[in-house]
Amino acid sequence: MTGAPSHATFPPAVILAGGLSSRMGRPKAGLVLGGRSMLTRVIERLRPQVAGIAINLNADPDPASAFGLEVVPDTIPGFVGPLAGILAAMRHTVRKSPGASHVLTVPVDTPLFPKSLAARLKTAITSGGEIAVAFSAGEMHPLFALWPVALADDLEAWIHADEKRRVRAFIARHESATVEFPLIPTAAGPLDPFFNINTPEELRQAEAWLPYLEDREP
Ligand SMILES: Nc1nc2c(ncn2[C@@H]2O[C@H](COP(=O)(O)OP(=O)(O)OP(=O)(O)O)[C@@H](O)[C@H]2O)c(=O)[nH]1
Ligand SMILES: [Mg+2]
Repeated sequence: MTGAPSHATFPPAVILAGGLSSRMGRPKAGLVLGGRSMLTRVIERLRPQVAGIAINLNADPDPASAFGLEVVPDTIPGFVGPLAGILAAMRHTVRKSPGASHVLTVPVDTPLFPKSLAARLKTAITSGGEIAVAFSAGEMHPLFALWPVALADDLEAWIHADEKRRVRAFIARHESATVEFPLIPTAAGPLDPFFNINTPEELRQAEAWLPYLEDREP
């Protein structure tokens, strides 16, 4: 048989949708962008790229915000940030996808990410222990990454030692590879596919880009 690679070779994915959403003032998953919720957009974009999708929410999540996806709650209490979601994603993958060496994470507030994200990150991994991270416009996007699930114990101990720790600092203490993604050329100028929506103003900006995007997204 020829054609697309088997689904089994795709990584499992966890959408990061925990956090306080304090700048937006309400949860970002349900925000509507171009007639579809941010979470719907992220799921639709992710589905062809991965073996399965779960969603990370904080502890005691409201299942209504999960859109029918399996919920992976934070195991560390409090809002310690996205590292808690990444840890939950690793633990979930070990339990549910025993053959998977890595899990892909994607934040719910960045819905225009590349359609080639998972495939390109995967090509960057040359050893089982490596983290592959997306990069564009001179910036790393540490929540768009393939994480070796074997790092779960290390991550958990490291978070407990200092809950203010940053995702970038965790990446820096391990082997990693970055993958550069191009800006999207549009009639209104180049758009970063990792445009992050944290405020009502950024939601309006993203809405204004949509007519220029059509099917241009890589
Ligand atoms: N699991 C988990 N994820 C988090 C937490 N805080 C933030 N995130 C996720 O991390 C990503 C980046 O979060 P931010 O946009 O910086 O934070 P936010 O809480 O969504 O919004 P702000 O309160 O406005 O900073 C998003 O995908 C969030 O869902 C947390 O405490 N736990
Ligand atoms: Mg954000």
